[in-house]
Amino acid sequence: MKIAIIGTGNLGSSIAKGIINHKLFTSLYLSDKNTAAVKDFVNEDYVTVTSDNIEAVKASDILIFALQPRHIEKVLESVSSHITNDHVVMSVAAGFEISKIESIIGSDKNIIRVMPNTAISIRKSMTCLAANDKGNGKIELAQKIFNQLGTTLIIPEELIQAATVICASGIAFWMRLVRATTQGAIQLGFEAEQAHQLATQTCYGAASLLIESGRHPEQEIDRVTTPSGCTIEGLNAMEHQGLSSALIQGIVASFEKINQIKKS
Ligand SMILES: NC(=O)C1=CN([C@@H]2O[C@H](COP(=O)(O)OP(=O)(O)OC[C@H]3O[C@@H](n4cnc5c(N)ncnc54)[C@H](OP(=O)(O)O)[C@@H]3O)[C@@H](O)[C@H]2O)C=CC1
Ligand SMILES: O=C(O)[C@@H]1CCC=N1
Repeated sequence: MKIAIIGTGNLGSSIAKGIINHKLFTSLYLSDKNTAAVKDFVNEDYVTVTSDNIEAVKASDILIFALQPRHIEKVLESVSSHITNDHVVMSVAAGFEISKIESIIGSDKNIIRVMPNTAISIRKSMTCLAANDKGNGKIELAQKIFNQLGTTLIIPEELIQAATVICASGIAFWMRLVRATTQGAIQLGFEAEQAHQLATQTCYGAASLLIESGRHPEQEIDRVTTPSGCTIEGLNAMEHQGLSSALIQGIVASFEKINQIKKS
């Protein structure tokens, strides 16, 4: 697979790291205005770091555009005449719809919207994918790549905005919950480093329990909450402060914002 990543900032460099670590390519072009974030990859076999987007497009079959929504339009315009029907064009740009991409590079092209998260760098991304009707089975190719970098789900494009909030922004939401737990643990007497370890490993254990058992969170909560015990006391105090409500409101606020980005 000849892959190009155009835009190697936070997400593009995370994808590059995952792809390189898993040797998922026969050639990999990393193209950015400023290649500082990927300078460590220059000595990798079959990796080319460049500032020439057109060179990257011409040398590759699979193009992953990892650009900010405010930059992607111009970049697509500048490489459009070099994109052929054999290319598979993937975009991770939040709020940038397939119809917009089609209007720039043509509706006869294979276009896939990909919504990973930064855990892709350690091959633990939850990645959602949606294709245009010219996808021609290429979505399976995209799924094959991103399955090596975590877990994937093919969804209708209408749900990509919601997936962005839950999975991509979701990394930040979960980080804040872990940080708050760490702060609580320090207040209870742990050193910061120990507090961080307790919080992250417990978070990892909770997620693993759900993934491996397939059980509902409330079933797991029932197994922890001793009647009149400390767990239910803590849970109820959190809910009196609006824990679930705050999370749901945050998710909805994030969704409203991404829909504004989509319109702008
Ligand atoms: N960060 C995340 O967790 C996620 C992000 N996304 C989406 O992914 C996209 C990228 O996000 P993120 O990686 O955070 O953004 P970054 O700004 O970190 O990365 C974008 C990169 O593209 C570069 N760039 C800008 N213009 C050009 C150009 N003409 N040619 C080549 N490179 C260029 C930027 O350079 P410079 O900085 O010099 O402008 C920057 O290095 C966004 O659309 C975002 O919505 C989706 C899911 C998760
Ligand atoms: O914050 C953002 O807008 C982008 C999209 C999801 C993650 N980062």
